[in-house]
Amino acid sequence: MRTLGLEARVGLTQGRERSNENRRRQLRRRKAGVAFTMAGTKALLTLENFINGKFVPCNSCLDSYDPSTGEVYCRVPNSGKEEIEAAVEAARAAFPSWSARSPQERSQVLHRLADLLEQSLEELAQAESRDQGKTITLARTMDIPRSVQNFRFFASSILHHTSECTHMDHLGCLHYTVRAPVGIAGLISPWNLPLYLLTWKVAPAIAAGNTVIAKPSELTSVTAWMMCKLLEKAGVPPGVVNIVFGTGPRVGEALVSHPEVPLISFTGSQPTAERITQLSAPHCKKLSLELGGKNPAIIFEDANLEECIPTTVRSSFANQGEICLCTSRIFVQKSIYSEFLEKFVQATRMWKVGIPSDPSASMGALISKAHLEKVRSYIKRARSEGARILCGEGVDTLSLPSRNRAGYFMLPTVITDIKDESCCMKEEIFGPVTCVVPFESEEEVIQRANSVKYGLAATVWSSNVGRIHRVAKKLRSGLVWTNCWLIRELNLPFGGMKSSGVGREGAKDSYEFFTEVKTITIKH
Ligand SMILES: NC(=O)C1=CN([C@@H]2O[C@H](COP(=O)(O)OP(=O)(O)OC[C@H]3O[C@@H](n4cnc5c(N)ncnc54)[C@H](O)[C@@H]3O)[C@@H](O)[C@H]2O)C=CC1
Ligand SMILES: N/C(=C\C=C\C(=O)O)C(=O)O
Repeated sequence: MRTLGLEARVGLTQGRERSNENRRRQLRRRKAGVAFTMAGTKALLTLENFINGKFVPCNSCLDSYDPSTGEVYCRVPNSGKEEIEAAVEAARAAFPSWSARSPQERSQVLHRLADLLEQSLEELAQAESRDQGKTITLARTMDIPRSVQNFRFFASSILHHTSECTHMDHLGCLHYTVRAPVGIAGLISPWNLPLYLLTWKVAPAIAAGNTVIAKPSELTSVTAWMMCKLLEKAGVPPGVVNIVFGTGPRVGEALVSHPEVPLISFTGSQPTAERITQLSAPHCKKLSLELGGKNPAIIFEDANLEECIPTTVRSSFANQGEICLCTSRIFVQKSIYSEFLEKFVQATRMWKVGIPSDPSASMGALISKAHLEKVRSYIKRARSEGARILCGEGVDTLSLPSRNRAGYFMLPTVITDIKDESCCMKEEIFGPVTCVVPFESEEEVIQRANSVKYGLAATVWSSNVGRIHRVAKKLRSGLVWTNCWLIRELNLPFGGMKSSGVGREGAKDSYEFFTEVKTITIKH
């Protein structure tokens, strides 16, 4: 079996620009006292675009950093319009035959791809952990298994969709619907769950018969590139899946504004979603926008704290808090507030920050230096507003091996004594920071939970089943977990309301998004 080893495709870049850049970098390292041998010029992993079933080098590249060391370790294509044009040509050419295949034939290809991804699980998990900064354990147990499941799930669901039919016997008419693939699907995915969210878009798109042009985040491009090496063996024809790497403004916007790409599925930030909406508007493109959240956990006095506290620590800090579904506001009924706070802080301090390769670590490094500084700025702001930082940033000490001191690490941080009007209670921080505040009544907490512009996810903790149903129905969010978190039912709609996005993803929802429906009337 062909290995997926990253070293197998180590590319040493040779250009004049690289040698000058290497010299500059070695000089910086020497000044930083880092031993660096001239002969041992660090071999950088160099990715290539995947267009029309082939790897295509790009004449301009971006540095990609290992979040656990802060060092460049990979070069990512800095693609532009030219590469998008080539991908559109390939996707256009592949569409007729791929869309003409039966759902059964396409399903078999997706199952083979799932099998190949599963066989490479460890290599993919190692790569994802190094690229994104997440722990190897999370990559092994969540990211890559869900990527495999995404293909398996849509390989099955594509076989079970039904159409609609009505009769007008008095007019001798029969009406029925048919669905057909849209064409070339533009897919833009974020850096927090790289392969997990890329495959959550690729799988339903190609299952429905579309061809795709995908642009992963430039911060985390490696596992998408590794998946490309499996496509031919899985039986994915050239041009069906094209992956073009690069930045949002340069290559992302070229994809979004291309007239032959009638559909964009995007996951990421609200500001970028606004930009995508503007650029796609002239072409009336179909948009699916899965954005961020400011997700509340509501903990009533009759909650089972033995279950609630570990789950709420996980929902606050999993993946360094870099999941759109993470909890970042915790409302605790006043009668149990002190008890909860003491136990929650104690449990948070047990949430181990470590180097991503440490299997016992609960949390790794944040995605980038800029993101780390952005997250830290919220804590500074909270402190300036008079809030209390109970643990984490600025309270506890973080100890790391010397080679990781420049990594983007911080401790899980709990803030209290903070006002609802604070930016820490209103804005998506997207890091390991959560705020804990008390509430008195059910009516009060529902109003406060709903008072932000986001409406993605919520958790409700109570042993009163009537209250659970009542509160869940009143929360303005697309997802409500009660007495649990992140138990995912892929069959049902996934997505947010308000500023958390437009549209839903799931078995039926993704199928309807990636197809166009037609109503046919037969007069007999
Ligand atoms: N899943 C989520 O809800 C996510 C939310 N975020 C939020 O967004 C903030 C910024 O993170 P970013 O990585 O900058 O998110 P982003 O929304 O800018 O990036 C997400 C994807 O969109 C692409 N993109 C960026 N600008 C684009 C443009 N003008 N046209 C087309 N594509 C574009 C990026 O290259 C990436 O592939 C985070 O701090 C977090 O608050 C970020 C990632 C995931
Ligand atoms: N969209 C995100 C997570 C989706 C999770 C799922 O589909 O299970 C995100 O974190 O951005």
